[in-house]
Amino acid sequence: MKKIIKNGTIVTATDTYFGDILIDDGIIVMIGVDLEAEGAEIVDAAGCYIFPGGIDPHTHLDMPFGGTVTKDDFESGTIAAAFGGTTTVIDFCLTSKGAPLAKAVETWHAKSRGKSVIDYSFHLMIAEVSDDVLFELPQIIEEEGITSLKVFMAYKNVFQADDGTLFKTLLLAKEQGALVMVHAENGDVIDFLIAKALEEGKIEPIYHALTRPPVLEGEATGRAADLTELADSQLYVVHVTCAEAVWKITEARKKGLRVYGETCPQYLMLDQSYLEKPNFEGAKYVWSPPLREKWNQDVLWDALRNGQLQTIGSDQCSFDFKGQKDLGLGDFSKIPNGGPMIEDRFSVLYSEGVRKGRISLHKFVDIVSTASAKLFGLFPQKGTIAIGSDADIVIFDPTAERTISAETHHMNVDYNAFEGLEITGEPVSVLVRGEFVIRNKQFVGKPGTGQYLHRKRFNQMEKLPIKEKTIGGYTNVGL
Ligand SMILES: NC(=O)NCCC(=O)O
Ligand SMILES: [Zn+2]
Ligand SMILES: [Zn+2]
Repeated sequence: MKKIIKNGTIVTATDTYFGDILIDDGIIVMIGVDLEAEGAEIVDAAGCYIFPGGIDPHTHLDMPFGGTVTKDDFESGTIAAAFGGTTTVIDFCLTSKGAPLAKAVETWHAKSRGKSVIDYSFHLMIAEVSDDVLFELPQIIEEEGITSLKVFMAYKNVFQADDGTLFKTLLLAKEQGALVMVHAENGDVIDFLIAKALEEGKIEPIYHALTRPPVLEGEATGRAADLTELADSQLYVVHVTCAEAVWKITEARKKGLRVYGETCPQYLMLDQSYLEKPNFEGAKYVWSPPLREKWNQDVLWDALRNGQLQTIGSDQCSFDFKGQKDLGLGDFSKIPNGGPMIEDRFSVLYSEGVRKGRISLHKFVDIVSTASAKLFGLFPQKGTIAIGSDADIVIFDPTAERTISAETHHMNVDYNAFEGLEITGEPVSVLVRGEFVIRNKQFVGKPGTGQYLHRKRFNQMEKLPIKEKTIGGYTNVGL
């Protein structure tokens, strides 16, 4: 069914203009003024911005972690994402040493199949680089279109890989055209500091932050960047929280290295003092790396504005306060790490970023959508509003006001880290490949309609052959 979105202001990472968008068969087939098409449904977007759908490059849905499993799965998590203006998520597929990669990927397909209401893809964790991995990985990259590999430099005895593994992954990624992602913290030293704190009877949530000081994030970030230089490869640092890490990324980028960074709304908005909330409420704010002293927030906003950090991920990893976070009562190291953020990522960035003059409207679109599409091999199918792109569209009312609350959010979790935050700007309707998933703030999607996305290899976008494609009678050149 054709649709024409009329009367809205189209905003991409580079342009703002008035125009109609004609959608046919899930694709944007024409952009212009006063468009008409027989039988097309007219969607009125008067007073609204029309943004490309958000791309969340960092989620953990239905993930076992810290002796429990995240509350949001691919159904509740992607419904919440859609309410928040996100139309694509890239989730982390966990692996373990000695187990076939293909089995891990199949486990993640089983978790998401029939459930997701928006499009999705996977990053693949690399726990070791064994002969089996060397044999299997090129096949997975080719067949599954998984072109980003995740190495954890922390979580000792759980996910942590050694420097040799990181270096070999960087070499493999260079050869295969993949992007290596790191959780950059010095896990060995953190492990020592945690044991020491517990020995000294320091058990409250605040010690989560105090045993993971920023210098250990900066150190690991710098180490990963140095290994990237040696391997002549490419690196993406997830959830950057502090000045020490931003400085290392900036230094690497000044050398011309292909080093990129992501931060998250929680690090831009919340600070270490939240971990000191009474009645164990600090546990709600336990992320790794931890929330930092407030002054780091300005450094992160500056880095986004200046392009030293490129993307915003939610790091969605939701655990209930009651029954999950409280596993850490009496021992902060047992508090499951992570929080709910998939729904609020987009609107909080608009409200706190654009409305408060910290970032431009174009920078907003770039960091919540376009840059991730480019880095993770989805552009221009996703991440922009252009002829030939998927019609993943957010009709956004920039004046709508609301207060964030667990009472009204759609995530399957009993608290919201932004409880009580008043924000301006909200998605009204959200379309994925031309179909409404959210219509007038109501969910109208269907679990299982989200499609798995095979992604292009890193930096291969410009090498794509120019194809001529005919869609519903409209010919587009350049996809
Ligand atoms: N960030 C966090 O605390 N939990 C999710 C796992 C990770 O990204 O490290
Ligand atoms: Zn992490
Ligand atoms: Zn994460």
